[in-house]
Amino acid sequence: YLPQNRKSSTAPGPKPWPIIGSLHLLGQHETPFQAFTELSKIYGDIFSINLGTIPCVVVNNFRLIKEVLVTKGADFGGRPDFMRFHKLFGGDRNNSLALCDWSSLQKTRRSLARTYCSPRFTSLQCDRVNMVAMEELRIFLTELQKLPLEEPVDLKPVILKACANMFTKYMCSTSFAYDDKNFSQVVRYFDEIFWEINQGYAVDFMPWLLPMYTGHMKKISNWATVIRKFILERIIDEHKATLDYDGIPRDFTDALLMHLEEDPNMSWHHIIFELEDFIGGHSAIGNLVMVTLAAVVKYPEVASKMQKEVDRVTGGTRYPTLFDKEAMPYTEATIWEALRQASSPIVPHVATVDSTIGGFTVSKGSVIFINNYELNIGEAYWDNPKKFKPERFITSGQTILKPAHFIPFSTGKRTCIGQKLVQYFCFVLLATLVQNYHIEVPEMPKLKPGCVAVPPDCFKLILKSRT
Ligand code: HEM
Repeated sequence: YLPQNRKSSTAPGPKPWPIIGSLHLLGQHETPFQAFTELSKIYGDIFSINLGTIPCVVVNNFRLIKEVLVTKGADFGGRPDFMRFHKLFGGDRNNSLALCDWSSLQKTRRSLARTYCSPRFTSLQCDRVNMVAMEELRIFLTELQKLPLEEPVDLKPVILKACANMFTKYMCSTSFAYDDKNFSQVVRYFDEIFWEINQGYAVDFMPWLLPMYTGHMKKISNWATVIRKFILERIIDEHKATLDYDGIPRDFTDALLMHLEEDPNMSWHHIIFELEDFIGGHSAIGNLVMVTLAAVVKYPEVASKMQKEVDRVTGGTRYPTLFDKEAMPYTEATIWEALRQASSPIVPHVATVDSTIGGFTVSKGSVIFINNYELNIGEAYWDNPKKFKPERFITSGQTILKPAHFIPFSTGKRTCIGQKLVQYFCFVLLATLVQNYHIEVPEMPKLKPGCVAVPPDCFKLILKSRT
């Protein structure tokens, strides 16, 4: 490979094989990110790699990652052109907020979403998040009472429905019964999509394999079609009938519909997809709750500390609210620690112009992988990184402190828009669960490394009442 002093050339990397490039190297580990870390030991913190025929660059340290996401964010704002992404979003991945290339439309969509999807802790919207969550959690607890105690139960669908209802209540002022068949199906399909999006496939890099994936692609399209029909019929149509275009928007759906009237660049199509994208965010939260519960059952001392904290703050006389978050740093830190260990990948970026990273040339169209696995799990960044230790995020016994290199929601112009909702809803859900139940497992769950998703059919949990 090229020596480090040839800075104006492309970054060094493994010699690609014909057709598959270096894809075979990624298959040697549980996650491609572990393979990236191993390759960085040979080729350095930035290296080039061909996957299929697609030129890619992998950046492995925080300084280079910041250069891609922040300093040169404008050069690297694109997304890969994977066929699966098109299939999920009505044939065009630019319909999706997370998988589209950067554009002025994306800027508008992000700013429309900001008020509702990134509410500040002291804002009126945040009060609404709390109200919605409190209301839904009462229903959630009633649903849990229908499940048998002290035997393995499938908790994920119930948690996902609670999350889905919090989202639809908050964003669309509507919610659904847990036994509504269409709602249950849509929640399941959203979860299937979340799992799907978190997987990597050879066909992403070798589109000529597509004929072998025909059935899979059809299945993906069908999930998306069923979801779209539900959102149109059960949410938007009912909403439109009661919308006062001269009034103050009641929620995110109103704001989107009103914006459609004012902005000639926004189409009906854009509105539906934007709403669908954000409602779909509930799956990420439900999955993160499951990932955190997997840690809670594995480390009983963590569960017991969370329970002590919620009992102290609520005095055992009321349910926890979002505004208890500041007084419950251990519970919040447990969520951060679960996120760190899960190490959810950052969606790959794409160079939209010829540029450089760390002095190396990166040509337009190159896919940039951000190796955040190293940032989350690397010995260079954490003391005893394999240990599940929420305390690492708590300073002076009560304040949350996250190191700058910890960026589970990424950073820069394409940073996650839903991160506040994740923190708020996840906190109240977990605090309520541990307040009311001891949670155990029939068998220790094994989670996929480098992934915040658990499969739609996943590990069962055992609930034991605390009262
Ligand atoms: C476990 C929870 C979640 C995690 C770990 C997470 C993480 C991320 C990451 C790493 C990105 C990529 C940023 C980049 O490419 O630089 C992202 C993008 C995004 N996230 Fe999240 N996210 C979560 C939940 C949510 C939720 C609940 C929503 C919606 C309410 C949401 C909406 C978005 C959107 C719209 C983008 C695309 C932003 C853009 O490309 O301009 N996320 N998220």
